[in-house]
Amino acid sequence: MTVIKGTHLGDIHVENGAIVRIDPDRKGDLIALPGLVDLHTHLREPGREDAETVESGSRAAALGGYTAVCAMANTSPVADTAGVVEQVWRLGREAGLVDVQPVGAVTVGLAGEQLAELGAMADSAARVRVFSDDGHCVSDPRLMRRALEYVKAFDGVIAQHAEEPRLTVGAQMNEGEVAARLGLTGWPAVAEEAIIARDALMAGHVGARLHICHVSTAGSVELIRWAKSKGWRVTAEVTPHHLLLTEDRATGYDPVFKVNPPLRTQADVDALREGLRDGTIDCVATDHAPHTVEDKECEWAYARPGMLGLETALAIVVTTMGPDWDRIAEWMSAAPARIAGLEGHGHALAVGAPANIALFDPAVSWTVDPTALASRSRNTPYAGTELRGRIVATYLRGEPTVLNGKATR
Ligand SMILES: NC(=O)N[C@@H](CC(=O)O)C(=O)O
Ligand SMILES: [Zn+2]
Repeated sequence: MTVIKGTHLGDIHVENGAIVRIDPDRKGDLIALPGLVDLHTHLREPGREDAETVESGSRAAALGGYTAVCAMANTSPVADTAGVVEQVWRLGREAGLVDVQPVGAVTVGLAGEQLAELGAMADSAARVRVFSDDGHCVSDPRLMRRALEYVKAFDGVIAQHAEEPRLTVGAQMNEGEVAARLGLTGWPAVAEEAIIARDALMAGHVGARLHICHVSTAGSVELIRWAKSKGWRVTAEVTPHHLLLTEDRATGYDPVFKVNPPLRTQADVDALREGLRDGTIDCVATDHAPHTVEDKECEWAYARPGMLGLETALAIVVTTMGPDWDRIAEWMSAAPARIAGLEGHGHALAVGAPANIALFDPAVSWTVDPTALASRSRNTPYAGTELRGRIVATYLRGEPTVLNGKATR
Protein backbone atom coordinates (compact mmCIF):
# COMPACT_ATOMS: atom_id res chain seq x y z
CA MET A 1 0.00 0.00 0.00
CA THR A 2 1.33 3.43 -1.03
CA VAL A 3 -0.18 6.70 0.19
CA ILE A 4 0.37 9.77 -1.99
CA LYS A 5 0.05 12.73 0.34
CA GLY A 6 -0.59 16.42 -0.04
CA THR A 7 -2.65 16.42 -3.24
CA HIS A 8 -5.53 18.77 -4.01
CA LEU A 9 -7.86 15.75 -3.98
CA GLY A 10 -6.62 14.56 -0.57
CA ASP A 11 -4.44 11.55 0.27
CA ILE A 12 -4.52 8.95 -2.51
CA HIS A 13 -4.18 5.32 -1.37
CA VAL A 14 -2.81 2.89 -3.93
CA GLU A 15 -2.72 -0.88 -3.86
CA ASN A 16 -1.85 -3.38 -6.61
CA GLY A 17 -1.51 -0.64 -9.18
CA ALA A 18 -4.94 0.88 -8.60
CA ILE A 19 -6.48 3.65 -6.49
CA VAL A 20 -8.29 2.08 -3.54
CA ARG A 21 -9.19 5.14 -1.50
CA ILE A 22 -9.08 8.93 -1.67
CA ASP A 23 -9.22 10.76 1.66
CA PRO A 24 -10.70 14.19 0.87
CA ASP A 25 -10.19 15.44 4.43
CA ARG A 26 -6.46 15.68 3.88
CA LYS A 27 -6.14 18.10 0.99
CA GLY A 28 -2.77 19.67 0.08
CA ASP A 29 -1.32 22.03 -2.50
CA LEU A 30 0.08 19.54 -5.01
CA ILE A 31 -2.05 19.03 -8.12
CA ALA A 32 -2.80 15.37 -8.86
CA LEU A 33 -3.50 14.70 -12.53
CA PRO A 34 -4.08 11.43 -14.34
CA GLY A 35 -0.75 10.36 -15.88
CA LEU A 36 -0.22 12.41 -19.02
CA VAL A 37 -0.40 10.77 -22.45
CA ASP A 38 1.56 12.08 -25.42
CA LEU A 39 0.19 11.34 -28.87
CA HIS A 40 3.28 12.61 -30.66
CA THR A 41 6.80 11.77 -29.40
CA HIS A 42 9.93 11.18 -31.47
CA LEU A 43 12.13 8.70 -29.59
CA ARG A 44 14.72 8.27 -32.41
CA GLU A 45 15.43 4.59 -31.65
CA PRO A 46 16.25 2.63 -33.76
CA GLY A 47 18.74 4.63 -35.80
CA ARG A 48 19.51 7.92 -34.09
CA GLU A 49 20.37 6.84 -30.57
CA ASP A 50 22.80 9.78 -30.44
CA ALA A 51 19.76 12.10 -30.35
CA GLU A 52 17.43 10.04 -28.10
CA THR A 53 16.77 6.46 -27.09
CA VAL A 54 13.57 4.80 -25.97
CA GLU A 55 15.03 4.87 -22.46
CA SER A 56 16.21 8.51 -22.41
CA GLY A 57 12.98 9.68 -24.02
CA SER A 58 10.95 7.62 -21.56
CA ARG A 59 12.83 9.25 -18.68
CA ALA A 60 12.16 12.71 -20.12
CA ALA A 61 8.50 11.75 -20.44
CA ALA A 62 8.21 10.51 -16.85
CA LEU A 63 9.86 13.71 -15.62
CA GLY A 64 7.22 15.64 -17.55
CA GLY A 65 4.40 13.73 -15.82
CA TYR A 66 3.72 11.30 -18.67
CA THR A 67 2.80 7.65 -18.16
CA ALA A 68 2.33 6.83 -21.86
CA VAL A 69 3.78 8.12 -25.11
CA CYS A 70 3.11 7.30 -28.75
CA ALA A 71 6.46 6.82 -30.48
CA MET A 72 6.48 8.19 -34.02
CA ALA A 73 7.50 5.96 -36.91
CA ASN A 74 10.19 8.13 -38.57
CA THR A 75 13.05 6.07 -37.19
CA SER A 76 15.76 4.24 -39.12
CA PRO A 77 14.70 1.65 -40.07
CA VAL A 78 11.21 3.13 -40.32
CA ALA A 79 8.59 1.53 -38.06
CA ASP A 80 6.68 0.11 -41.03
CA THR A 81 6.67 -3.59 -40.13
CA ALA A 82 5.46 -5.72 -37.22
CA GLY A 83 9.11 -6.45 -36.43
CA VAL A 84 10.15 -2.85 -35.88
CA VAL A 85 7.05 -1.80 -33.91
CA GLU A 86 7.48 -4.86 -31.66
CA GLN A 87 11.13 -3.94 -31.10
CA VAL A 88 10.21 -0.38 -30.01
CA TRP A 89 7.41 -1.71 -27.82
CA ARG A 90 9.81 -4.17 -26.13
CA LEU A 91 12.44 -1.47 -25.56
CA GLY A 92 9.73 0.58 -23.86
CA ARG A 93 8.83 -2.29 -21.55
CA GLU A 94 12.49 -2.81 -20.67
CA ALA A 95 12.96 0.88 -19.82
CA GLY A 96 9.85 0.59 -17.68
CA LEU A 97 9.29 4.32 -17.18
CA VAL A 98 6.23 4.93 -19.36
CA ASP A 99 4.10 2.79 -21.64
CA VAL A 100 5.63 3.23 -25.09
CA GLN A 101 2.96 2.75 -27.76
CA PRO A 102 4.53 2.55 -31.22
CA VAL A 103 2.91 4.41 -34.09
CA GLY A 104 3.14 2.52 -37.39
CA ALA A 105 4.12 4.12 -40.69
CA VAL A 106 1.34 4.51 -43.26
CA THR A 107 3.62 3.91 -46.24
CA VAL A 108 6.70 1.74 -46.76
CA GLY A 109 9.79 3.68 -45.72
CA LEU A 110 7.64 6.86 -45.37
CA ALA A 111 8.14 7.13 -49.13
CA GLY A 112 4.47 7.81 -49.83
CA GLU A 113 4.26 5.24 -52.61
CA GLN A 114 2.99 1.97 -51.20
CA LEU A 115 0.88 1.16 -48.13
CA ALA A 116 2.78 -0.51 -45.28
CA GLU A 117 1.38 -3.68 -43.71
CA LEU A 118 -1.01 -1.87 -41.40
CA GLY A 119 -2.90 -5.03 -40.44
CA ALA A 120 0.24 -6.91 -39.45
CA MET A 121 1.27 -4.03 -37.19
CA ALA A 122 -2.23 -3.88 -35.70
CA ASP A 123 -2.16 -7.63 -34.98
CA SER A 124 1.39 -7.57 -33.58
CA ALA A 125 2.28 -7.58 -29.89
CA ALA A 126 2.53 -3.78 -30.15
CA ARG A 127 -1.20 -3.59 -31.02
CA VAL A 128 -0.76 -0.52 -33.25
CA ARG A 129 -3.85 1.65 -33.72
CA VAL A 130 -2.29 4.96 -34.77
CA PHE A 131 -0.57 5.18 -38.16
CA SER A 132 1.41 8.15 -39.38
CA ASP A 133 4.12 9.10 -41.85
CA ASP A 134 4.85 12.08 -39.59
CA GLY A 135 7.76 14.15 -40.75
CA HIS A 136 6.18 13.57 -44.16
CA CYS A 137 2.66 14.10 -45.41
CA VAL A 138 0.73 11.28 -47.05
CA SER A 139 0.22 13.57 -50.01
CA ASP A 140 -1.16 11.11 -52.58
CA PRO A 141 -4.94 11.33 -52.12
CA ARG A 142 -5.55 7.85 -53.47
CA LEU A 143 -3.12 6.31 -50.99
CA MET A 144 -4.62 8.36 -48.17
CA ARG A 145 -8.08 7.12 -49.05
CA ARG A 146 -6.94 3.51 -49.07
CA ALA A 147 -5.19 3.95 -45.71
CA LEU A 148 -8.39 5.37 -44.17
CA GLU A 149 -10.42 2.48 -45.59
CA TYR A 150 -7.90 -0.05 -44.31
CA VAL A 151 -7.72 1.15 -40.67
CA LYS A 152 -11.47 1.60 -40.40
CA ALA A 153 -11.77 -2.20 -40.05
CA PHE A 154 -10.00 -2.22 -36.66
CA ASP A 155 -10.92 1.32 -35.55
CA GLY A 156 -7.43 2.60 -36.26
CA VAL A 157 -6.67 6.22 -37.02
CA ILE A 158 -4.47 7.95 -39.58
CA ALA A 159 -2.51 10.82 -38.01
CA GLN A 160 -1.69 13.21 -40.80
CA HIS A 161 1.28 15.59 -40.90
CA ALA A 162 -0.66 18.10 -43.00
CA GLU A 163 1.80 19.66 -45.43
CA GLU A 164 1.29 19.76 -49.18
CA PRO A 165 4.95 19.19 -50.11
CA ARG A 166 4.74 20.99 -53.45
CA LEU A 167 3.89 24.18 -51.56
CA THR A 168 6.78 23.95 -49.09
CA VAL A 169 9.78 23.27 -51.32
CA GLY A 170 12.79 24.91 -49.67
CA ALA A 171 10.60 26.33 -46.89
CA GLN A 172 12.41 27.59 -43.79
CA MET A 173 9.80 29.39 -41.70
CA ASN A 174 6.24 30.79 -41.79
CA GLU A 175 5.46 32.58 -45.05
CA GLY A 176 4.86 36.27 -44.44
CA GLU A 177 6.44 39.60 -43.67
CA VAL A 178 9.01 38.28 -41.20
CA ALA A 179 10.26 35.64 -43.67
CA ALA A 180 10.49 38.27 -46.39
CA ARG A 181 12.53 40.53 -44.12
CA LEU A 182 14.86 37.70 -43.09
CA GLY A 183 15.28 36.44 -46.65
CA LEU A 184 14.02 32.95 -45.79
CA THR A 185 11.68 30.90 -48.01
CA GLY A 186 8.16 30.76 -46.59
CA TRP A 187 5.99 27.78 -45.53
CA PRO A 188 2.48 29.04 -46.29
CA ALA A 189 -0.54 28.33 -44.10
CA VAL A 190 -2.37 27.05 -47.17
CA ALA A 191 0.03 24.09 -47.44
CA GLU A 192 -1.38 22.84 -44.12
CA GLU A 193 -4.97 23.92 -44.69
CA ALA A 194 -5.32 22.40 -48.17
CA ILE A 195 -4.42 18.94 -46.84
CA ILE A 196 -6.72 19.28 -43.81
CA ALA A 197 -9.65 20.23 -46.04
CA ARG A 198 -8.95 17.36 -48.46
CA ASP A 199 -8.49 14.74 -45.78
CA ALA A 200 -11.48 15.87 -43.72
CA LEU A 201 -13.64 15.43 -46.82
CA MET A 202 -12.11 12.02 -47.39
CA ALA A 203 -12.53 10.90 -43.76
CA GLY A 204 -16.18 11.96 -44.02
CA HIS A 205 -16.57 10.04 -47.26
CA VAL A 206 -14.92 6.87 -45.95
CA GLY A 207 -16.35 7.12 -42.43
CA ALA A 208 -12.92 6.51 -40.92
CA ARG A 209 -10.95 8.27 -38.20
CA LEU A 210 -8.53 11.05 -39.14
CA HIS A 211 -6.26 12.85 -36.68
CA ILE A 212 -4.47 16.08 -37.57
CA CYS A 213 -0.98 16.42 -36.11
CA HIS A 214 0.39 19.73 -34.78
CA VAL A 215 -2.27 22.16 -36.03
CA SER A 216 -0.61 25.55 -36.45
CA THR A 217 -2.87 28.06 -38.25
CA ALA A 218 -6.13 29.91 -37.59
CA GLY A 219 -7.47 28.62 -40.92
CA SER A 220 -6.81 25.02 -39.86
CA VAL A 221 -8.84 25.55 -36.70
CA GLU A 222 -11.73 26.85 -38.80
CA LEU A 223 -11.56 23.84 -41.13
CA ILE A 224 -11.52 21.36 -38.25
CA ARG A 225 -14.50 23.17 -36.70
CA TRP A 226 -16.31 22.76 -40.01
CA ALA A 227 -15.37 19.05 -40.30
CA LYS A 228 -16.63 18.38 -36.77
CA SER A 229 -19.88 20.24 -37.49
CA LYS A 230 -20.46 17.72 -40.30
CA GLY A 231 -20.14 14.87 -37.80
CA TRP A 232 -16.98 13.51 -39.43
CA ARG A 233 -14.55 11.60 -37.25
CA VAL A 234 -11.77 14.16 -37.20
CA THR A 235 -9.60 14.92 -34.16
CA ALA A 236 -6.68 17.31 -33.77
CA GLU A 237 -3.72 18.17 -31.59
CA VAL A 238 -1.79 21.37 -30.89
CA THR A 239 1.74 21.56 -29.47
CA PRO A 240 2.74 23.62 -26.43
CA HIS A 241 5.16 25.62 -28.61
CA HIS A 242 2.44 26.60 -31.09
CA LEU A 243 0.31 27.75 -28.14
CA LEU A 244 3.06 30.08 -26.95
CA LEU A 245 5.70 31.05 -29.49
CA THR A 246 5.46 33.10 -32.70
CA GLU A 247 7.50 33.53 -35.88
CA ASP A 248 9.20 36.59 -34.35
CA ARG A 249 11.53 34.17 -32.55
CA ALA A 250 13.18 33.49 -35.92
CA THR A 251 14.57 37.02 -36.19
CA GLY A 252 17.78 36.05 -34.38
CA TYR A 253 18.30 33.12 -36.82
CA ASP A 254 18.60 30.77 -33.82
CA PRO A 255 17.70 27.34 -35.30
CA VAL A 256 16.31 26.14 -31.99
CA PHE A 257 13.14 27.92 -33.16
CA LYS A 258 13.06 26.09 -36.51
CA VAL A 259 10.23 23.55 -36.45
CA ASN A 260 7.64 21.88 -38.67
CA PRO A 261 5.06 23.25 -39.02
CA PRO A 262 6.74 26.60 -38.38
CA LEU A 263 5.94 29.02 -35.58
CA ARG A 264 3.20 31.30 -36.93
CA THR A 265 1.69 34.67 -35.96
CA GLN A 266 0.04 35.94 -32.77
CA ALA A 267 -3.35 35.73 -34.53
CA ASP A 268 -2.69 32.02 -35.13
CA VAL A 269 -1.64 31.50 -31.51
CA ASP A 270 -4.86 33.18 -30.33
CA ALA A 271 -6.98 31.01 -32.67
CA LEU A 272 -5.23 27.83 -31.50
CA ARG A 273 -5.92 28.68 -27.84
CA GLU A 274 -9.54 29.43 -28.68
CA GLY A 275 -9.83 26.20 -30.68
CA LEU A 276 -8.49 24.18 -27.76
CA ARG A 277 -10.81 25.97 -25.34
CA ASP A 278 -13.96 25.36 -27.43
CA GLY A 279 -13.13 21.71 -28.15
CA THR A 280 -12.29 22.09 -31.84
CA ILE A 281 -8.78 20.94 -31.00
CA ASP A 282 -9.02 17.83 -28.84
CA CYS A 283 -5.67 17.64 -27.16
CA VAL A 284 -2.14 18.87 -26.60
CA ALA A 285 0.72 16.75 -27.99
CA THR A 286 4.39 17.62 -27.58
CA ASP A 287 5.92 16.69 -30.96
CA HIS A 288 9.05 16.16 -28.83
CA ALA A 289 11.71 16.19 -31.58
CA PRO A 290 15.23 15.70 -30.24
CA HIS A 291 18.16 16.56 -32.53
CA THR A 292 21.89 16.38 -31.89
CA VAL A 293 24.11 19.46 -31.58
CA GLU A 294 25.51 18.68 -35.06
CA ASP A 295 22.04 18.60 -36.59
CA LYS A 296 20.70 21.62 -34.73
CA GLU A 297 23.38 24.10 -33.73
CA CYS A 298 24.37 25.14 -37.23
CA GLU A 299 23.19 27.61 -39.84
CA TRP A 300 19.39 28.02 -39.90
CA ALA A 301 19.07 26.65 -43.45
CA TYR A 302 20.88 23.41 -42.59
CA ALA A 303 19.36 22.80 -39.15
CA ARG A 304 16.80 20.03 -38.75
CA PRO A 305 13.33 21.19 -37.75
CA GLY A 306 12.00 20.22 -34.33
CA MET A 307 12.24 21.02 -30.63
CA LEU A 308 12.13 19.18 -27.31
CA GLY A 309 8.83 19.19 -25.45
CA LEU A 310 8.23 16.42 -22.92
CA GLU A 311 9.86 17.96 -19.84
CA THR A 312 8.29 21.41 -20.24
CA ALA A 313 4.85 20.69 -21.77
CA LEU A 314 2.67 20.88 -18.66
CA ALA A 315 4.21 24.13 -17.41
CA ILE A 316 3.72 25.72 -20.85
CA VAL A 317 0.09 24.58 -21.03
CA VAL A 318 -0.64 25.94 -17.54
CA THR A 319 1.03 29.23 -18.52
CA THR A 320 -0.85 29.59 -21.80
CA MET A 321 -4.27 28.16 -20.88
CA GLY A 322 -4.47 28.82 -17.13
CA PRO A 323 -4.64 26.43 -14.15
CA ASP A 324 -7.85 24.69 -15.22
CA TRP A 325 -6.92 21.20 -14.00
CA ASP A 326 -9.99 19.31 -15.22
CA ARG A 327 -9.57 20.62 -18.73
CA ILE A 328 -5.81 20.02 -18.67
CA ALA A 329 -6.52 16.41 -17.63
CA GLU A 330 -8.83 16.14 -20.65
CA TRP A 331 -6.37 17.73 -23.10
CA MET A 332 -3.22 15.98 -21.90
CA SER A 333 -4.50 12.60 -20.69
CA ALA A 334 -8.10 11.53 -21.38
CA ALA A 335 -8.43 12.78 -24.97
CA PRO A 336 -5.07 11.49 -26.26
CA ALA A 337 -5.68 8.11 -24.56
CA ARG A 338 -9.06 7.90 -26.27
CA ILE A 339 -7.73 8.89 -29.69
CA ALA A 340 -4.86 6.37 -29.47
CA GLY A 341 -7.09 3.63 -28.03
CA LEU A 342 -4.76 3.23 -25.04
CA GLU A 343 -6.30 1.06 -22.39
CA GLY A 344 -5.39 1.81 -18.78
CA HIS A 345 -4.58 5.47 -19.42
CA GLY A 346 -6.55 8.68 -19.31
CA HIS A 347 -8.82 7.66 -16.44
CA ALA A 348 -10.00 10.29 -13.96
CA LEU A 349 -8.45 9.84 -10.53
CA ALA A 350 -11.11 7.89 -8.65
CA VAL A 351 -11.38 4.66 -6.67
CA GLY A 352 -10.84 1.70 -8.98
CA ALA A 353 -8.86 3.65 -11.59
CA PRO A 354 -5.31 2.58 -12.50
CA ALA A 355 -2.81 4.51 -10.38
CA ASN A 356 -1.26 6.44 -13.26
CA ILE A 357 -0.69 9.76 -11.56
CA ALA A 358 1.29 12.96 -12.18
CA LEU A 359 1.93 15.22 -9.18
CA PHE A 360 2.52 18.83 -10.14
CA ASP A 361 3.68 21.61 -7.82
CA PRO A 362 2.21 24.79 -9.33
CA ALA A 363 4.09 27.09 -6.95
CA VAL A 364 7.70 26.21 -7.74
CA SER A 365 9.61 28.18 -10.37
CA TRP A 366 12.58 26.78 -12.24
CA THR A 367 14.92 27.92 -14.97
CA VAL A 368 15.28 25.57 -17.93
CA ASP A 369 18.86 24.35 -18.28
CA PRO A 370 19.19 22.32 -21.50
CA THR A 371 22.15 20.37 -20.13
CA ALA A 372 20.13 19.30 -17.08
CA LEU A 373 17.30 17.70 -19.08
CA ALA A 374 16.95 13.91 -19.25
CA SER A 375 16.72 14.01 -23.02
CA ARG A 376 19.92 13.16 -24.87
CA SER A 377 19.42 16.31 -26.91
CA ARG A 378 19.28 19.90 -25.72
CA ASN A 379 17.21 21.68 -28.36
CA THR A 380 14.68 23.22 -26.00
CA PRO A 381 13.29 26.62 -27.04
CA TYR A 382 13.02 27.54 -23.35
CA ALA A 383 16.73 27.55 -22.41
CA GLY A 384 17.24 30.13 -19.67
CA THR A 385 13.50 30.77 -19.36
CA GLU A 386 11.90 30.70 -15.94
CA LEU A 387 8.87 28.39 -15.92
CA ARG A 388 6.28 28.18 -13.18
CA GLY A 389 5.20 24.75 -11.96
CA ARG A 390 7.02 21.45 -12.08
CA ILE A 391 6.35 17.71 -11.82
CA VAL A 392 7.46 16.39 -8.43
CA ALA A 393 6.36 12.77 -8.79
CA THR A 394 4.94 10.39 -11.40
CA TYR A 395 3.41 6.95 -10.76
CA LEU A 396 2.96 4.24 -13.38
CA ARG A 397 0.43 1.66 -12.14
CA GLY A 398 1.31 2.65 -8.58
CA GLU A 399 5.09 2.43 -9.02
CA PRO A 400 6.99 5.72 -8.77
CA THR A 401 8.93 6.58 -11.93
CA VAL A 402 9.72 10.05 -10.57
CA LEU A 403 10.10 11.04 -6.90
CA ASN A 404 11.17 14.45 -5.56
CA GLY A 405 11.61 15.60 -9.15
CA LYS A 406 14.13 12.82 -9.95
CA ALA A 407 13.64 9.72 -12.10
CA THR A 408 13.71 6.54 -10.01
CA ARG A 409 15.57 4.56 -12.69
N1 LIG B 1 8.29 18.62 -35.99
C1 LIG B 1 9.48 18.67 -36.52
O1 LIG B 1 9.94 19.78 -36.82
N2 LIG B 1 10.22 17.58 -36.72
C2 LIG B 1 9.84 16.22 -36.51
C3 LIG B 1 8.96 15.68 -37.57
C4 LIG B 1 7.55 16.20 -37.50
O2 LIG B 1 6.87 16.08 -36.46
O3 LIG B 1 7.07 16.71 -38.50
C5 LIG B 1 11.10 15.38 -36.39
O4 LIG B 1 11.02 14.15 -36.50
O5 LIG B 1 12.16 15.95 -36.14
ZN1 LIG C 1 5.01 16.35 -38.18
